Amino acid sequence: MSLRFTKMHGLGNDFVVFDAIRQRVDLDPATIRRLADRRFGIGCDQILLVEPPRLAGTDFHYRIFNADGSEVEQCGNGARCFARFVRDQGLSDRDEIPVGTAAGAIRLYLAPDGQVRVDMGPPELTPERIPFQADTSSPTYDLEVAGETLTIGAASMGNPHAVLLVEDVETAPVARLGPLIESHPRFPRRVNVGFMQILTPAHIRLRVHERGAGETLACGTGACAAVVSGRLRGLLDTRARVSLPGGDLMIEWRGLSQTVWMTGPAETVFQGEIDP
Ligand SMILES: N[C@@H](CCC[C@H](N)C(=O)O)C(=O)O
Repeated sequence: MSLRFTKMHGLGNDFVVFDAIRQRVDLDPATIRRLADRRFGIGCDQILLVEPPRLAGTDFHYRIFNADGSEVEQCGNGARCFARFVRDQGLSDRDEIPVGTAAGAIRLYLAPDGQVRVDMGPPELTPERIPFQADTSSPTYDLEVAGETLTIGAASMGNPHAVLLVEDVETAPVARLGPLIESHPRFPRRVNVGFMQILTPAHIRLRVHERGAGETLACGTGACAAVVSGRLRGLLDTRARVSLPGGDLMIEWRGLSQTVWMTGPAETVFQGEIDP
């Protein structure tokens, strides 16, 4: 049985998107890993499924699977691609799209210049809800990793993130520490790991080792978590430009219990058909 798909990306964080409204899509973890494989499959960081709504007040549901086959709660770059996909495929003509995810409902806004602005909701900072093992919520935590004590920020944007401050993202130990922190026992559902360099209070550089995908060219929820962490440490303004290897996102967060806004591009690369 062949399935139609669209290859998309948000700043080089790439996706295979399936319309699961007009075709039946049933993918098991092994199939997801094969489709995501860059040599034996189509190749992507995440697979996105666009489904009929499940939550009241939403127009669609969208599901996210990492390249390792795991289903996850949230994906910021994927959310922007989702909005572009439903518009381009004629599934929605609305400029404001409420959508359900495993992490709850979010709202997407398609701007006339092609950028997508997303209300990602407030960050979750309570340790057990991130989830992260710690007694109380704090802007930073000590984390023992391979004999070193690292200082991390921890937050959930629907999905869990750890954020480290580094002098220079170019030389940051992303490949060495990323996988060790991803599977650290204090993060029971594993974690995405951001390495943040502060250039000015309104501009950071960021590299992200993603849970279940490895280092990607950009991570939307990682950019939101980095700005939240930088602001909780008193280092960033309300609005900051986040320069990732694949390009820039604008992130805005006014403070505790306020929503995090993310603005950035979403691109279609090609469409195809595959027998999974
Ligand atoms: N690339 C995404 C995040 C995708 C999910 C993440 N790897 C996880 O496991 O939580 C983004 O742009 O936010």
